[in-house]
Amino acid sequence: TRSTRPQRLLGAVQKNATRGDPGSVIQAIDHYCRNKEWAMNVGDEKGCILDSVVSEVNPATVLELGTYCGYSTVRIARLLPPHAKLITLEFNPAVAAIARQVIAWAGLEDKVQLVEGASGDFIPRIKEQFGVKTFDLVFLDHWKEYYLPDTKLMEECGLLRKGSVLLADNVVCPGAPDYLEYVRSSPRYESRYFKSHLEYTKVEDGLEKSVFLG
Ligand SMILES: C[C@H](C[C@H]1O[C@@H](n2cnc3c(N)ncnc32)[C@H](O)[C@@H]1O)NC(=O)c1cc(-c2ccc(F)cc2)cc(O)c1O
Ligand SMILES: [Mg+2]
Repeated sequence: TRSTRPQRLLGAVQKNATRGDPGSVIQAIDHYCRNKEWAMNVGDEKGCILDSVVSEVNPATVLELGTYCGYSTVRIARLLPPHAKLITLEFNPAVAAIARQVIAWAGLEDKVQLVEGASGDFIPRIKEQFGVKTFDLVFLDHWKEYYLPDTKLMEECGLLRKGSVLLADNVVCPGAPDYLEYVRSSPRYESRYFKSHLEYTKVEDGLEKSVFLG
């Protein structure tokens, strides 16, 4: 049977990237998606904005919602200080299996905990199951209509502290209008839009960075 897009993306990593070299994994995926077959990674343009926010926050604890093939997981984990932890949630088991191999190829498995399941089920259990008190940075990149309910859930579960940073992908395309309205109008967030483009295209998209004020 025909391979899947995530399987072909992993093949490009194994063929073109050097084991243990996260930069070469990122380059191999971007080259494949720009020249062979589009895939819904955050990509190189928005990826540079992601890198700058990760470097600025210098987080000890990171939560990523929506791993997909692990491209943004590798981008984030490669910048983390030694002992920092990244928990990434992926709903689709077949996709999670590919992401594990991409993360391993980059040599970052010690910094990353990939959990299979739906964010709505896991967020309430993260504290006791993973021993995390609060997250310094959350990268939202899962189903766009879940951004708002999951943000409210993280607030209710006490997973955010004064200064926690939420960074949301795709706030323009495919869009997360209810989430944008919430973080931009709530007195509990200081929000800023980083204009960019949908990965590997000229279509407008961007990242919304929202600091939780407590
Ligand atoms: C949603 C996906 C990313 C992954 O998220 C996992 N997921 C879902 N819901 C949950 C959960 N509740 N918990 C954990 N994981 C979860 C899933 O299985 C996908 O693997 N991302 C997108 O759909 C996405 C789409 C586009 C896009 C833009 C223009 C187009 F014309 C077509 C597509 C661009 C992007 O940049 C995306 O990010
Ligand atoms: Mg995305």
